[in-house]
Amino acid sequence: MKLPSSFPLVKHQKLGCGAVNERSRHLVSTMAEPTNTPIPASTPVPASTPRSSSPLQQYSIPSLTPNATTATIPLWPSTTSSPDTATGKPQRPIVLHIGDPIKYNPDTYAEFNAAFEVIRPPTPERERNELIRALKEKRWGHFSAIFRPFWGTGGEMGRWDAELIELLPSSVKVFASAGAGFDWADTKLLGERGIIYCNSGLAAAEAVADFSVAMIISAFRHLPWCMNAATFPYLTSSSDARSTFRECHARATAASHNPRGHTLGLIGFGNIGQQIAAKMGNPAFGMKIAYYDVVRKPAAVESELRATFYEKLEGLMKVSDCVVLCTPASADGRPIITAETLGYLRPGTRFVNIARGSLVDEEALADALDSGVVRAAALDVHMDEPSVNERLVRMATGLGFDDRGQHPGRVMLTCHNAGGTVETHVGFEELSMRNILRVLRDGGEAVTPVNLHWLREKKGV
Ligand SMILES: O=CC(=O)O
Repeated sequence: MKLPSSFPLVKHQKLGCGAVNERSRHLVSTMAEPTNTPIPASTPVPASTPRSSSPLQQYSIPSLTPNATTATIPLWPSTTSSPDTATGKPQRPIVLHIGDPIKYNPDTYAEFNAAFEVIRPPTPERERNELIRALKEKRWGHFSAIFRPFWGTGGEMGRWDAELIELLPSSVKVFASAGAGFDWADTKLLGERGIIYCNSGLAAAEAVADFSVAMIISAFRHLPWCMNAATFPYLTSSSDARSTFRECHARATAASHNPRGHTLGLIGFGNIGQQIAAKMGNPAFGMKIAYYDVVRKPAAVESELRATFYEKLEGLMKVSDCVVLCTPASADGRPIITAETLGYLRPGTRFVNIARGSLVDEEALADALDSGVVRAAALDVHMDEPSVNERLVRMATGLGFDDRGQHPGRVMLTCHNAGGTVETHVGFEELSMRNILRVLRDGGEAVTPVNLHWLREKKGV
């Protein structure tokens, strides 16, 4: 089996403006676990699978077996040598670059620019209507790739659905984008049209896993309660800051636990799930690791991470003390955390979502928090971003005990920040360029494709 060789994912060369404007991140396509696995429409819970071994080694998770779906992709011939009929000069494939210019990886960009003719339409041409007009007019000719290196820009046209995809010229072979999540593009339809979609989840995995650690600890130690009690009284004159502080200091102890010895139930065990397991298991936090995924991981991965596989979501939820959602959005957009699946939990379980808001029925979660089935939750992603569920906000921000005796601050809410670090963005750029270079220039395998099964299915391979 041929594997992609390793690539230099993170280079810390910073050009120009540097820090990424997190608030401007595009909220249509959001962070989720990268996967190479098809999510059949009939499958209730999406899967995630490990990537090929080499890029993951930099994250110190060795012994991951290559994912079968990354091997033996139907290769596209390198197109760099075909001569221009008018000039006789070698013609470089055209890459449509949507979004901001490259900031962090000048060397790779020089290589990229030498291999391709890069066209970067200005923002107005990326707005949906104008983009449709441009595609109909074939304004950018027979381009071969779409390249979106950043998450905060390049999403102006909204979702890449049939309306846009059907206008793409047949010359397009690869679409490489920033972002772990790929619900902003119909990757099935792209695959059926012979276009490989590559995400950049690998570049975000460490940041998301780190953030998840904070959220898991928050759920065990009730950080929102501790933080709100120390600060909120100073924002209003309605409460006595000293007594709020004292009450939290005295009472949070009885509600707080060390994660050690508790079972962490990971829904999705791809790059992010595995990194969370590595960070929260032994020897660091000492949690027992359990996971559910549509595709069971190789024995070497399970043994290295001391992870126990559950074949059914129900089984995993029943044994977990803290459930973490780290799986891509369902292909059909349906939630997997519902009143029914929350019903599998033992009372007092914690819940963390760093994947996609669409995976959670937030009203059902609020009910479960009300009843105490869920003791604490931490949500980085939300159903209706940038809005946040008001019941959950009340649970996150209250200072008093409720009429069921539940303490305040049982929910931590953040603004889809888990993957948002400079290092992630450095990796997004690099990985997107590497994917296109690999496929178009080298005639090789994409590094992080997510839809090869649909290409194969269409080709009957
Ligand atoms: O939301 C961000 C991502 O999917 O990487």
